[in-house]
Amino acid sequence: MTLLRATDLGARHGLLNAVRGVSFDVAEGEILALIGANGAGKTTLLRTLAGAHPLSTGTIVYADEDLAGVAAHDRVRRGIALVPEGRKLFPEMTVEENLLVAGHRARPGRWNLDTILEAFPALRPLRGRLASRLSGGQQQATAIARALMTNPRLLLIDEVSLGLSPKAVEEVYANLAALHDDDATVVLVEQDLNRALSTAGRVICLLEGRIVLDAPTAGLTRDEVVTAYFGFNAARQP
Ligand SMILES: Nc1ncnc2c1ncn2[C@@H]1O[C@H](COP(=O)(O)OP(=O)(O)OP(=O)(O)O)[C@@H](O)[C@H]1O
Repeated sequence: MTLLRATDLGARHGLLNAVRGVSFDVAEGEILALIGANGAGKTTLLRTLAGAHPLSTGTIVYADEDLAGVAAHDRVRRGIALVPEGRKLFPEMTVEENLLVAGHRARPGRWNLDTILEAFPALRPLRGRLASRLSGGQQQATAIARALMTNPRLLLIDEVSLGLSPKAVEEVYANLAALHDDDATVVLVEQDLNRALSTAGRVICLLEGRIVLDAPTAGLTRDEVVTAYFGFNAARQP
């Protein structure tokens, strides 16, 4: 079943068209990776889905409802949660407080403080720690956990592994694998191509704001991905 349909999306930063004529579907239960070079428009696109950045063109239909005019906080209530670039935790609140604040906007569902701490056991001993005192990996785990507290149907995660140690990346992806087993629908932005291809069932590559590749990851060669990513066939350059 299609959970989200984006049609002809455009988004601007002033005069710059950061997202241009982008159309794609997200099926319920799928993990979709958004890839592309720096500045390709991934963050802007994710933010338009969450309602954190305005559309200049196009429509987003989610769960059979047009999201035009639906504010970001109302999208959270409808089940769209964003883990933003830079995580944006409340630094002077504890891990637990960061989670509970998000819980105020929660839809009914299986996620609450107890089930979250079961799913993210590494957070349990950190409950009372200020977010500003967490490592990058701990912050990312808290940010994902905070999004889950809203019981999302669609989880949007920006820059999953950026700035994390290899061990922290392993932990964050183990959490994502557990979510997938739980039938969550996830759109993630990932700079690490190998990670993106091994985690997601489908990949969309953006180049200068446009989709240049939208394909299932199974059967996709690294060459095809790299060609889309850079906009030319690197292997064939002199
Ligand atoms: N706040 C802003 N003001 C002006 N231009 C912006 C702003 N944010 C992004 N841009 C520009 O919009 C384009 C798309 O940026 P965006 O952050 O969406 O890309 P991205 O693919 O997520 O890149 P990165 O991987 O570097 O985060 C880039 O050219 C960027 O310079």
